[in-house]
Amino acid sequence: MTISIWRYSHLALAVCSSLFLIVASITGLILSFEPITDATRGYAVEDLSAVKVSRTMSALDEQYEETLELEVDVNDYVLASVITKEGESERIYIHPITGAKLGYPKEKSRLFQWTTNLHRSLFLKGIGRFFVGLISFLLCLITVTGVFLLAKRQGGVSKLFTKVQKDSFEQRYHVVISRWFMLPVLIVAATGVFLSAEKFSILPSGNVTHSKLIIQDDEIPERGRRQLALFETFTLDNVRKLTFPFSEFPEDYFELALTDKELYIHQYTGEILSEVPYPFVTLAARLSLTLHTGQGSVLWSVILLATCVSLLFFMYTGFAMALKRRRTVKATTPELDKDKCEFILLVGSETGTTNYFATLFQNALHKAGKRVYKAELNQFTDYKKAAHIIVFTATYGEGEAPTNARKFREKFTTTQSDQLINYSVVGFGSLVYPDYCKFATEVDTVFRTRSNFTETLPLYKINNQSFAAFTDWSRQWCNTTGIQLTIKAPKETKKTSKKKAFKVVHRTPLNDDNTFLVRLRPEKKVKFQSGDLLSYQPKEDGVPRLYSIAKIQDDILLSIKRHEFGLCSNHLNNLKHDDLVYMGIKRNPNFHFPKKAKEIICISNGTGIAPFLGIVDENKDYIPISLFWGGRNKSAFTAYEETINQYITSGKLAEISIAYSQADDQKRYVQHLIAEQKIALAQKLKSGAAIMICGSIAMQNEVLTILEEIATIELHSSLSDFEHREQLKMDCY
Ligand SMILES: Cc1cc2nc3c(=O)[nH]c(=O)nc-3n(C[C@H](O)[C@H](O)[C@H](O)COP(=O)(O)O)c2cc1C
Repeated sequence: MTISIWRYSHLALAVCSSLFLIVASITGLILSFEPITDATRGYAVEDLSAVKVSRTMSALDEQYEETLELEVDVNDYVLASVITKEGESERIYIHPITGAKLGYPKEKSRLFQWTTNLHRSLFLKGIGRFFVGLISFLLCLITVTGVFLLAKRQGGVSKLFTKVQKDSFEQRYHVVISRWFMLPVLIVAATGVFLSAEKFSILPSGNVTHSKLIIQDDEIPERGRRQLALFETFTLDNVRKLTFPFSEFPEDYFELALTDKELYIHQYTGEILSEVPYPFVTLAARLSLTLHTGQGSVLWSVILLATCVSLLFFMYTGFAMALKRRRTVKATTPELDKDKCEFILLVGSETGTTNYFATLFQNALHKAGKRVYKAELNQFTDYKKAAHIIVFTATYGEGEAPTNARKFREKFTTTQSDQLINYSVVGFGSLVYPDYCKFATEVDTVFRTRSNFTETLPLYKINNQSFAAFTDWSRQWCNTTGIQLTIKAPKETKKTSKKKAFKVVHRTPLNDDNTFLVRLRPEKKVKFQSGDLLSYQPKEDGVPRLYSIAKIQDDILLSIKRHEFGLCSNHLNNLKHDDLVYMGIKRNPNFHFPKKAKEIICISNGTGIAPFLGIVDENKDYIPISLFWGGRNKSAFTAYEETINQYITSGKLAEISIAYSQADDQKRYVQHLIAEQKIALAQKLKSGAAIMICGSIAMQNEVLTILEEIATIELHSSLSDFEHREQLKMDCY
């Protein structure tokens, strides 16, 4: 079954049951406090597995005139119905060894009574109970479809708990939290169904029937005392209820309800007159009630409470995702006549993000005065005036097409046209999956089969919806076609801490390659790590720029490239010693020091070296760190040289390999260094090394291509395996 069918079923079921589920979750959340308050009343004074029933019975005989009933509740509180020496009839909590009165059972509070009624039957009695049962059943189905979606997303059941692909907050945490709560939700739902089915007598009867008893009078001992020897064989933890004989006549007997069976016991001889085990339905109903309500276990009640909160969270995030998807996918509606447009954008998108990027490109083309037609890949046909076709497509399942691109190959084969068209394919995928951008690769191959199609740019793959990679591709496309476009950056949504004051304590002069280092000292204590991001927002345009941080002895070290018209880089370049700047810090936990790694390989170019200076500085355990760096020429390295030499001398940095792209004696890039060390890198990866990449997207893509080769050819695995094992960390721009 395709992923979209699972997704639609999951959503449709959630929509149908949402209102009821909201009520059930909120009331469930309130009710989960009931067992917690009950369990904290403190009447469980003894370990009941060490208290024989006979002992409690003797204690009761001494303390009270008569005992009618003894009960052990889910909280291990012992309750007795007694007649006191003063002739009062009481139902009390007792000490199981002394028989002393501990307190009186409390009536269920009005709030819990009211909430229970709403939770069980929505105040609609039988019909309400039926609906609640039905909703519980739907919740079971929602959970099952959810587990399928989760398994598909993570690349199989065995990978359920591996790394989650980077995504929006709603999508990411819907996945992350569902992994922990799928089992509790399924338990709550299934037990809800069971309890409803039991109420409607759909299940076989759970009543216990004893055969008729014939008790002979001559069994009364002369002393006329009750025989308690048998009760020495039972401890209180196995007892649910003991009903004392109604009278002293031998035809009245003890009724002992244990956890698994019910016994009738002769009150004088101690003989077991009848023994009936509880049927499975009774035991299952009891377990269902315990699991559904959390009675008797504070820990489980807390889990149930969290489960109710998680259900509300799933509803919020699920609907937020569905709405977002509707908004973004709907945008594929064609605006113009397909046969009048020169630019055709074709989209393969399941959850809308690829379409969002395509729309950004469409808007930029519109702004540049071009006629653009955007459609789904499934709608591929001939386009009379087309000069450029640009495909933006995601990959799903195991390297399959998104639903709106499944028919593309067939449509392409049946559409005949000799028109000369330039094409370009942009693949959106994630390195978490073994078949990284596989469908985009297939689309690219399909275009290659026709001689009238000419490639504008080679297939471009974008990992994790990286906007930086998308702008890099757009820049390349604009350079090749000569069409100048301005792509509007999306608003930064990720959280940045409040702006803090930093003082400039050091800065290097501007280097030949227009780069410089600034060292900033926080005015007040600020928490950050190397690899986090510093956000600087110039007043002029209010658009924050992010810089990767090196943490050096509680200071922040930034490496900045000054761009001629760059607002931010020029502001920072104008900073002088002791100046104050106000900046925010954004946590970037995916790019922190990989503590579990046996070895670290840092690959960078240009100012991308910055976080690695901090990471090496943090290397207190002297883990072997190899640094690869690519720069323009020797003078570009001068700003870092002294620090790097110190690290090598101290042993914090094992080695550095440098490639210069514009030196007289060599014209090499950092990817060339990586290619030369394929075998050594393969060995290092195999023995648990982590690779970190920071720098330009173009460099990242080149390095990834080589790493993919290393993974497949040398190690017979895939990059996704390294992603899952957190051996690959990237922060490129
Ligand atoms: C269930 C699932 C399966 C995926 N399978 C792959 C895959 O095999 N290869 C890949 O590169 N990306 C895969 N991805 C990642 C998506 O292609 C990527 O997140 C893409 O940006 C989603 O675009 P969309 O929002 O337009 O659908 C998968 C994502 C999900 C949720």
